[in-house]
Amino acid sequence: MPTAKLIDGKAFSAKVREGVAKDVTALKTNHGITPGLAVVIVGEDPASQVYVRNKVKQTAETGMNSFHFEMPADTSEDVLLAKVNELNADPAVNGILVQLPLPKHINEAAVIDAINPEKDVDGFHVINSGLLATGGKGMVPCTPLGCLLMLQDTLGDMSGKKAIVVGRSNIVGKPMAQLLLDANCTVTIAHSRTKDLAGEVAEADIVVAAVGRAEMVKGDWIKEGATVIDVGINRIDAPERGEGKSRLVGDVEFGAAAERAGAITPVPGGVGPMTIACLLKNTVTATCRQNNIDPDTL
Ligand SMILES: Nc1nc2c(c(=O)[nH]1)N[C@@H](CN(C=O)c1ccc(C(=O)N[C@@H](CCC(=O)O)C(=O)O)cc1)CN2
Repeated sequence: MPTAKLIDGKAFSAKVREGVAKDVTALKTNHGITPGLAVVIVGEDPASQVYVRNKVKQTAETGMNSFHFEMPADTSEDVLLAKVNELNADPAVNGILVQLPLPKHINEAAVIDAINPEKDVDGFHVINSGLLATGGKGMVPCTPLGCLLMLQDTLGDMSGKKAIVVGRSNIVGKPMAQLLLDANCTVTIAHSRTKDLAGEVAEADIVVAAVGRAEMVKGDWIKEGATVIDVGINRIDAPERGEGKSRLVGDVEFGAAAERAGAITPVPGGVGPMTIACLLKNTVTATCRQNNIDPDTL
């Protein structure tokens, strides 16, 4: 029997989006500014197309201007860089997001680093990762920011808690560890070469799984009462649902983990929706900073 409280990312993200919509109205009414978010997708990866469609729709729903650019899979790096530069120079665009992954022939780092850091609402630019690492005021990557908001809502003050981040990617694992450190947690970053991963996870009050491998974190590793945030979105075969059917699972073995955890995010309906809500929140933050407006006084 699952005993953990379910952390409902779908409901929470709706609240975040409501707050964003209010801020957008205030920016329009009090400052005559309509924030604009440009989303660029290269190629036809089906999952990316779904995420981009949702980003474009939800941007418009908050009252922001939404600019959407679809480029073919054989777009050259130079053409993509020219598009980024065009958006950097466009005053109607406050936030720029290039959907990842990019086709193999394009250097992702070069594209990310071409984005004006002030418009980098993904928070992936090296200037923004540097600011996060040194306690500065940069843009914070959307998925880790969403995880942090859910953790704060669930736990309040996290000072002194032991946290483990399983996964060390630049876009989730590393910034997540930084945010937990800033929240005064004692943080372990685990990865594929970590010895005794089960033992490390078992010590943690907070587990953030972002390793990209279906149900790799086993339920019986989880400490009784721990808070578990599952970033993974893995599609696996589900023959029990019929021939050729599949289903989504996270990086955590949900059923068994929910019997031990105090609170846990589901997949789907956990971290995923918060990623998009935080993108919209970051676009408002970027707009305010570009116009010297304190977002707390909107
Ligand atoms: N430029 C970026 N590219 C990518 C990012 C990113 O933050 N910036 N993150 C991921 C994909 N992503 C957003 O782009 C994303 C992933 C998942 C969800 C989501 O809502 N997932 C649903 C399930 C959806 C499904 O059925 O497949 C859920 O978890 O409930 C939103 C955004 C990689 N690329």
